Amino acid sequence: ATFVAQRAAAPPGRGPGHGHPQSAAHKPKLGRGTKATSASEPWQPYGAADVPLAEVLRYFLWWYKKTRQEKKYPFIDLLSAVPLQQIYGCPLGGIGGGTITRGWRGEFCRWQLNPGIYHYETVIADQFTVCLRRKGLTVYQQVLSVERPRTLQDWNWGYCGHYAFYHALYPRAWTVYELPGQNVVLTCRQVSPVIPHDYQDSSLPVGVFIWEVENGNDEDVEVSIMFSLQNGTGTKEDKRGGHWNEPFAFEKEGTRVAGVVLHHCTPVNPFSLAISAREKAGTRVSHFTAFNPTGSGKEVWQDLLQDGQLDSPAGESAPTEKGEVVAAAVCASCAVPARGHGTLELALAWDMPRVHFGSKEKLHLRRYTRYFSSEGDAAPALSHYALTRYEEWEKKIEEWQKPILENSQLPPWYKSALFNELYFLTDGGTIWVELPPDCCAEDVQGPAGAGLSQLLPVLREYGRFAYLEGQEYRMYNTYDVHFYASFALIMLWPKLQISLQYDIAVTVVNEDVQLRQYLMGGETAQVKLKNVVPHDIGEPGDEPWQRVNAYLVHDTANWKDLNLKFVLQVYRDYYLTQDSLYLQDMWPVCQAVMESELKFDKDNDGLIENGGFADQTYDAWVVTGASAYCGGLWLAAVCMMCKMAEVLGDRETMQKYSAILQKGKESFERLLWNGKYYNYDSSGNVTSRSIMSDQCAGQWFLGACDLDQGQFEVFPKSHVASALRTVFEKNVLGFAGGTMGAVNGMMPTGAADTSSVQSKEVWVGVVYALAATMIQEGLVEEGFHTAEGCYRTVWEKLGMAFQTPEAYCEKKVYRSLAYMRPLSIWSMQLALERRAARAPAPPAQAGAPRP
Ligand SMILES: C[C@H](CCC(=O)O)[C@H]1CC[C@H]2[C@@H]3CC[C@@H]4C[C@H](O[C@@H]5O[C@H](CO)[C@@H](O)[C@H](O)[C@H]5O)CC[C@]4(C)[C@H]3CC[C@]12C
Repeated sequence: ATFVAQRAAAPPGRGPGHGHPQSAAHKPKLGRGTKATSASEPWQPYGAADVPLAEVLRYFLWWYKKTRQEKKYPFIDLLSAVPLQQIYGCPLGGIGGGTITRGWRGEFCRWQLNPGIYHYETVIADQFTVCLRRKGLTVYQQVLSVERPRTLQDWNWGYCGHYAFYHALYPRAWTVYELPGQNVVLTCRQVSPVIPHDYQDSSLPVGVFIWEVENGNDEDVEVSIMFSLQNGTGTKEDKRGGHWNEPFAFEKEGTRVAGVVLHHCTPVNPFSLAISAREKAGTRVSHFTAFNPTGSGKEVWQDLLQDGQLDSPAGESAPTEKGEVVAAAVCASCAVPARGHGTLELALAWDMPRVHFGSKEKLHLRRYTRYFSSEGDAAPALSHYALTRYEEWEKKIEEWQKPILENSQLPPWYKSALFNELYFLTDGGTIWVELPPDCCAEDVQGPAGAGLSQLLPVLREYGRFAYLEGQEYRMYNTYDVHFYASFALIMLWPKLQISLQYDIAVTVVNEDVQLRQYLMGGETAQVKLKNVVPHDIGEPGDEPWQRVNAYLVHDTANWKDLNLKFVLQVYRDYYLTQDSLYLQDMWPVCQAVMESELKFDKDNDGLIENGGFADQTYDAWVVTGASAYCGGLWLAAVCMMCKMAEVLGDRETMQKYSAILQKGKESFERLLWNGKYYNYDSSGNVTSRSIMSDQCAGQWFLGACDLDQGQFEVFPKSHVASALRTVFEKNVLGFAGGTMGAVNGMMPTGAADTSSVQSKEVWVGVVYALAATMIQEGLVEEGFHTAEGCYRTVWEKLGMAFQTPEAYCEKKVYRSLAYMRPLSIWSMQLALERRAARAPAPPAQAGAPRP
């Protein structure tokens, strides 16, 4: 252990420029995981058992019909939550082409090739194996895995985890192996093409593994790295028969890449995988086309042992029989001089260019087919591209991350959180597809015709993007939650946020007249009304974009936050991008949804009222009358309507909303301000005075758009500061010893608000948004303290790396692993950048150049 600790003190990347401050990374030792359980405190997912029987009945009946009769995936499966496994590391792959997650122990363990559908299975044959040879003899051959499986028993398993260390800083990860007794150090650097503002390479379904070898001996050593992979993802489909493998070599612009393509021939969404390595002077690439991964593995092991290379037969393998599984291996070898250094470059590509969702109605072409073949034969070209471009990708990743990593004023945990939480943009069941070339305006706009001038140009140029609310909550672009997460998109891939907004705008003007029963309360209503923002754009088990509102817990036409969140995002996006055409296009849509929202101001006091049910993102927390959350969002949206009207020169609308704002501000203060903070709601119920951690959500967006002072001040600055201080004192410091972030609701007495499932939860994404608001308001230390609690709880205490949940309670219960909302941490970064830009330049030192 001490040895590993010593190794941890050194930067893991040995090649120039590829190290990173290890303190910023997520870094467990192999073989020793963080534990979320202790004898007294097992952590459990929130599930059907947590809901009173009377309440869960309607859900159960719906679930039974869906899963047992229709044989479909439910959008949320409360009866079989994904079990918590504290194993995940940095996922592989760019945006929207599918993802393959590796664990921090190196295993290939989480698969999302069919869009939005996850399969959690470690495929044991998927491994890296090292072979060392000295003076023509193999002296060491080891699978770089701590496992000791029942299959492939002729392989040398059980690598001692104390001799390895894992670091992750998304989209890269490093594993350092100090080969025991060999005086050789291997560092595997895993790189995925996730590059801000890049809309081409960021779409590629590839990952590269760069193996740096350091030979600490006084004699040369020959090093081989073998990469073995099963044909499939560990599902029963792997045994369906008809799969086959073929070796390939792809040469272009003087670089040759060789490997094996594994053809996975399923009736729906067939795909191929490719394992490969780059040939160069001194590096030899060999392969093993097909072996049985359920057997002893002797043939492969012995082949490698013999000379550090694989046999490399020509020709394809026979298709598998039903019940048979097949795997392949590729091997890269080089000689590393005494006290010298060598590099081997391997890659994994997967190619599922044409996809169907569950309904199988429409064929979708993934974004990367714009640059590579859509015929299912692109894996060799993708491999070549990845192996010849990764250096460029890394340069761009470093340029992007460096200023943040090198900022000594930022704590290391924040750097890890900021970059590592980004995993969800790719590993959120993400799909990025092309608009079909023959697609006409009618196809995209729906029957109502949205009249958006830039709709087709934007979607044609940047495609359509969707990501799930959570790996367990299978709804695409859940809008009340995306509101929080959207900061990551607008700051890093703004065109994807713009494209997503166009998709939402189209759905606003359209309707779905079908009737259905809702789970909460059991009322029947239309699926989608005109002029309201949908909850989501559909589910992967059906036909997203085509049929929206997969969520049927509530009729969200009556939700108070969705329309407002559209307006707030439109102005925020415009403010950050200065895209006037976007603003012009969105303006009529904003007017329509605000008009529709006005009906919720029943008493005409300039402020909307909640309806006495859970009619907003806290969908199990009832709100009645004026409320801090929705009332605050409303005033912020009204303020932004005024600002947009001003920019667009629409005097009439400007006057209309200015008048509402005046009235509404007065009502908000009168009905909700209690001298210290804004009350949860104005109902006068027992929990009316609950202190809601998210009470300043409107101010959060206003501040992010610099609309929080002077003529645009909506909430008095002193009230905002007092509310945030109260939240910090009560919801943060007064909860779990101040170490777990902010509880959603706290009673002024100092006891958590247990009136609903969600008031007693901590929502990680809300906490990051709250921290951003605190930073915007100058409560910087408080902001960092608040956010740190969540990071430490999720990534360190609960071992939920790369699966940050939506929520956890103080004890025992968490909810919805791998969730969208925590991407809101990027709003902290925006707030920090704003502060830095506003800060006066430090006084110049004598002789030092002025910045
Ligand atoms: C069906 C039950 C009530 C029946 C009745 O009253 O007759 C429901 C009671 C509690 C519900 C569960 C509450 C937690 C989950 C909420 C989730 O919604 C998504 O979550 C986000 C909040 O975390 C929200 O912002 C987002 O918009 C939503 O998509 C849906 C699953 C729940 C487990 C939910 C399921 C129904 C109840 C059991």
